[in-house]
Amino acid sequence: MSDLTGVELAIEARGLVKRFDGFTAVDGVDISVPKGSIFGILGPNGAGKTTTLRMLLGIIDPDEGYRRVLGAERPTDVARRIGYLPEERGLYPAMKAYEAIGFLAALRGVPLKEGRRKGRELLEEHGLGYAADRQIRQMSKGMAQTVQLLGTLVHQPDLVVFDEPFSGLDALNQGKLERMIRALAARGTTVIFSTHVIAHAERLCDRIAIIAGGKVPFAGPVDLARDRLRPQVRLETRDQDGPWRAALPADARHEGAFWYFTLPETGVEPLLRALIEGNAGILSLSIERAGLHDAFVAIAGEAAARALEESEGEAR
Ligand SMILES: Nc1ncnc2c1ncn2[C@@H]1O[C@H](COP(=O)(O)OP(=O)(O)OP(=O)(O)O)[C@@H](O)[C@H]1O
Repeated sequence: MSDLTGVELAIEARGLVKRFDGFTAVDGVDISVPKGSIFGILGPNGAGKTTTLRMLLGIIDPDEGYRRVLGAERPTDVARRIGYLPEERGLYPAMKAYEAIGFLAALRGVPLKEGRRKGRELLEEHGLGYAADRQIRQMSKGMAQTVQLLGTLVHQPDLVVFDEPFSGLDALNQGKLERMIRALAARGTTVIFSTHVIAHAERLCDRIAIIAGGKVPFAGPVDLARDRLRPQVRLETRDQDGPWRAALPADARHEGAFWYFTLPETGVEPLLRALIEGNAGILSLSIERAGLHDAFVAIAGEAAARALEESEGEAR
């Protein structure tokens, strides 16, 4: 039984397929996003993230499959309840920051005057009050991006869709955005975003979909992805050799003062017993879940992991 039985979903997509001139960009994607959760679509450049998000938004229709967004089978019917930050950023350069937010609000049905007023409020709230009357063309790229982000939130959407929201932001603003995303989820807004940076998905998401070559080899809780790999042991001993060494798997690595190896299938107790009885003189021992990076390699394969690293490199 799925762990989502009985959970209210903001997005439910089954078997989404999108082809462009015979090329299959998205090849049977299933996605379930619980209401009020943070969901990440993680994959390298060209994996099909943007195409998937655009199908969820109703900007393009799938060739096959089905999606239900905020209860609607045609996502455009609920467009006013959705906030969307596209991958290509862009605001009118001549508009002032508060006007740009008002303009985006108007596109989602908020009266212009009210949107502009809210624009000033939001800018104030996010430490950009001093720049409310500054034209977009006079702003740094990161600042303009923050203004655009606020413009996706001004109508208080129930669902926000961010395409690569962290790219183009410096570390400080990335941190701010992470806090903003957590705050949105804390007040019940559903957030779905795409990224090719594992750390963002690992830190922020309740659930992820790993996408590579248009397919989703894993979708579910981040912890479940990490549990695909056995936990890792780090061991420090008093002596470097002794009968206890027989308790370590053959591929245990020795680096600095530590041994690193995968926790044997037999579990913690037999390992501890063998180490103690073998007189290891344990100085420290930690057992940790695999990180999402290793899980990604195990799930999507070495090639996809390399492509992901290249995507990260390009974005820097
Ligand atoms: N309108 C289009 N016409 C033709 N091919 C397209 C179109 N849109 C996307 N593709 C192709 O579909 C594949 C998936 O693209 P998509 O933009 O969804 O990937 P992505 O994971 O968002 O990657 P990126 O991070 O580089 O944007 C790519 O090979 C891309 O070239």
